[in-house]
Amino acid sequence: MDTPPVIELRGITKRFPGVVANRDVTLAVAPRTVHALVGENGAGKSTLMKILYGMQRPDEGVILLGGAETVLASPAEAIAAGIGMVHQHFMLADNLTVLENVVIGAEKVAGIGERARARIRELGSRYGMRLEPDALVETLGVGDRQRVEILKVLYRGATTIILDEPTAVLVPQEVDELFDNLRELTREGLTVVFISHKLDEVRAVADTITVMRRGTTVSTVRAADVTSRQLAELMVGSELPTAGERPSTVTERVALQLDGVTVLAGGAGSRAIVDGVSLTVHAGEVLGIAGVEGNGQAELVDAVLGLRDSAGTVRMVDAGGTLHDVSAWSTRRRREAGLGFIPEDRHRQALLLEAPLWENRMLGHQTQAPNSRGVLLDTRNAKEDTRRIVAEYDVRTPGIDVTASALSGGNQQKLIVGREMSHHPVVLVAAHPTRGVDVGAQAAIWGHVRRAQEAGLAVLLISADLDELIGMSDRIQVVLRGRLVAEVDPRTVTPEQLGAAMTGADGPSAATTGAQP
Ligand SMILES: Nc1ncnc2c1ncn2[C@@H]1O[C@H](COP(=O)(O)OP(=O)(O)OP(=O)(O)O)[C@@H](O)[C@H]1O
Repeated sequence: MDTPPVIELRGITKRFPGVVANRDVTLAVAPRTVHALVGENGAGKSTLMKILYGMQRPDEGVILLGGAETVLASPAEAIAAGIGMVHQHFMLADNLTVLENVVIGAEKVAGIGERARARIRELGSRYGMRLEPDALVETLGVGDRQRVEILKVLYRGATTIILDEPTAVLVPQEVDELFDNLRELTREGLTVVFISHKLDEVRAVADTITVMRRGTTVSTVRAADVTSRQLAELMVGSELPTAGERPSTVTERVALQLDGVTVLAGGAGSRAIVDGVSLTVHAGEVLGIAGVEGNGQAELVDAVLGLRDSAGTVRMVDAGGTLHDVSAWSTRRRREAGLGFIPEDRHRQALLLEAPLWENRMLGHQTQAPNSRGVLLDTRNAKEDTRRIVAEYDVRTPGIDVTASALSGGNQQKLIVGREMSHHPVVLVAAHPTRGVDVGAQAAIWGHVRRAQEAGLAVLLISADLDELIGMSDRIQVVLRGRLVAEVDPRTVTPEQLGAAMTGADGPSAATTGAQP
């Protein structure tokens, strides 16, 4: 008889007010495998993983670990049972070392000194994740930081590791390295469960794939037996339309122009995080900015929005077609003139998590129709418009009175995109606009942006998803250490070439045409 699954879920049901997040879920994870979980936004993946990690209790059903029925009432109990979780948002202290980050909270494993250091080295070499225990986390790149998170989990004795969208923040080379690490873990006897929206990647690394739809597991397949398209169709439960070529909508009219924009780190004589950036986005154009996270993208976005002090000039067109120097304008004035904004950190910059959806619909646009009439808020109209956005952007929710915190991550994102697009921006600054969004919703969001582009919308697109950058952009510029260092043609560049340009690995390649002045 075969060894029992390391994890088996039987008949798991989890209800929230108005929603059944998990319905009679059955799942069996074989030991020493990489098992992927895919599904549309709101399909119930995160909820299921939270149940497995003891963060949430199921209303019905049982969990069996190694064949034995087990109750996981808290993450501590899950960890004790050998289950670890690596969250999408890293939870590391930048100003501490790798060692300190790993041992905090697990001092009893091997103290905080030499024994701990030796154990970290030992784990690192066994699983092919060499990290210098005394390196400061702030000096590490994204891929290494993720390895610290994985090491943290291994250090606590995990034999099954759950990863929530681990590749969302990685460039292709880092993705390959992560996948090597994951395979090494299974070779060494561990089991990996991971959630992802990137179906090509899922097929590349997983042994087994389980598809969730509307709260339940609808099918489990061997990765070698399916195409990405078949997976996507299993996710949505119907056939997908094929995407066609699109004609260019780029015009000659300047919509956004940056001239020598510089942002300093802070303090006298400090270094420039954004270093003399000049760029132009035309009406109808998407300018993509490619770069490894932390190369000044966030600060550049802040400068365009007027959210932090910057030198240089920002010019922006208004709805009437006049170009203004907006450098001295407040964020609100820029927004009212037609600047749309999809921020990188949706929880901090785009949502009031504990407020209902309709209030979130007004956020950032309180002074504009349909949210206000004269100086008064018009909540009736705002609510009605929220219902329209929910329908048009397929936000899966029981209603507009639930709080934003009750939506799945992807559905929160759809609401934000819907809100920003509803104000018919003339310039849209979009940072990772489809992060955490499933393939179907991603296509829908791109469709909305494209239609607006046809009407003249200019987009400054920052994205870590290279397929998205290449698919959406009319031009792509590469940012490295705060400077634009190369321009590539999205029609010819491959994700691998773009990834290499982003890390400055190989200088301008055949695909790059050099930085534009
Ligand atoms: N704390 C909560 N309160 C109320 N409803 C919730 C809560 N957490 C999740 N839900 C609901 O449960 C359903 C499943 O959400 P879940 O986050 O598990 O989906 P998901 O598949 O992980 O989605 P995504 O791909 O967007 O992250 C959604 O309808 C969501 O709105």
